[in-house]
Amino acid sequence: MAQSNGDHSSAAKPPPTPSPLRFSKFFQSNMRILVTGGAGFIGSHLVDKLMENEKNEVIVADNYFTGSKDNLKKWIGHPRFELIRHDVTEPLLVEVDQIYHLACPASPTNVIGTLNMLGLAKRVGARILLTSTSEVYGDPLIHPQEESYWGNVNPIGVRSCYDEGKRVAETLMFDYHRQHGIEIRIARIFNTYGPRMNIDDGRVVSNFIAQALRNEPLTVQAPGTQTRSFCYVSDMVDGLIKLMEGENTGPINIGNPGEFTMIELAENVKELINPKVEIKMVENTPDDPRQRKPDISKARELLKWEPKIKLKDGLPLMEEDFRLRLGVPRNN
Ligand SMILES: NC(=O)c1ccc[n+]([C@@H]2O[C@H](COP(=O)([O-])OP(=O)(O)OC[C@H]3O[C@@H](n4cnc5c(N)ncnc54)[C@H](O)[C@@H]3O)[C@@H](O)[C@H]2O)c1
Ligand SMILES: O=C(O)[C@H]1O[C@H](OP(=O)(O)OP(=O)(O)OC[C@H]2O[C@@H](n3ccc(=O)[nH]c3=O)[C@H](O)[C@@H]2O)[C@H](O)[C@@H](O)[C@@H]1O
Repeated sequence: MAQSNGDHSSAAKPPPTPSPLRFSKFFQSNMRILVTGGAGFIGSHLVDKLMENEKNEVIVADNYFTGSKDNLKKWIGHPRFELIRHDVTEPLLVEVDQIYHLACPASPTNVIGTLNMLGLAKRVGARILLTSTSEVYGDPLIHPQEESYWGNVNPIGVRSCYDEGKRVAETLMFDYHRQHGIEIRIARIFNTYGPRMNIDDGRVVSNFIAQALRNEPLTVQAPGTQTRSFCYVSDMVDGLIKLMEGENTGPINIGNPGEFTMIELAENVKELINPKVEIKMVENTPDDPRQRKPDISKARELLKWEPKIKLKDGLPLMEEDFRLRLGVPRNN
């Protein structure tokens, strides 16, 4: 059954007041920021943005499971930057003021890694932001999805390890907030695309662009009428930073409400990159959400944030990066 009643995130009773010592850190000249998963796609763009501020010191913890040092090469050796090879399923002890917790493959890491990062936040009094996902809404029965919707997730399906892992991660964040007064922020990220995406990890935008450049058929998974809303990575990073810096715990949807069917996306990519390429219908995986579009009223109102880059403007920026990495120059 679909629920879209009230805001369940804020309990009637306010959480305990955090230690007054936490304010002392804001008088220091530097903000020490930990980014877990900072060698990945969104994480490395976030690091680029955070490093632009000379008052920030950035520590990345990543086990390079899907990320790469290459994404951070311009910062390696910089005095305000540190890169640690670390698996977040193991505890980490570092002195920081903020934690952007992105590290996560589609596995139980969500739970153990989040627990460890919450332990760290509690120990050092840091504010922690979790990159949750629109997958917490599962195959949604309301459209567009607003944050008060509890979702429609199959707990034993092939995707549920990821979806339920993130749902538990959100639960842990709120439990630590209520019980220990930890300052938390939860972003529900909707499909994000842009330069540095893994070329072969199977996500739809990277698949279609790589296929078009390699002159291979664009594989639309049936029925092709399922929808997604695609957010360009620089918009995403701006939203995450606004959430971290603001006063709202969330969860807040961060995504671009422009909604496309997979057939429309394939046609867009074909027209942009390779008008001769074929579009082929292939089998889908079970439990694929049929529709997905964020209601971003909360982000607009509370964060004064909305995405700026439309899909038709973002795709060419990603095309450039993929051409370089795949070695397919424009005049071919
Ligand atoms: N890209 C999207 O469309 C999207 C949508 C919703 C949510 N998210 C969330 O945003 C975050 C970043 O996603 P991304 O697209 O940049 O993915 P990514 O795979 O590029 O980045 C994840 C990073 O985490 C690292 N990592 C994985 N397991 C780790 C572990 N145990 N210890 C330390 N590091 C580990 C990887 O090496 C990688 O660098 C993830 O939490 C993901 O669930 C992404
Ligand atoms: O934004 C999110 O919350 C989630 O988005 C994605 O999950 P999903 O939406 O399924 O993204 P894709 O795997 O890129 O698939 C999107 C759609 O494209 C379709 N698709 C995928 C690949 C392909 O080659 N062809 C194709 O038609 C899929 O069937 C699906 O309907 C990511 O994989 C998750 O990490 C993330 O949390």
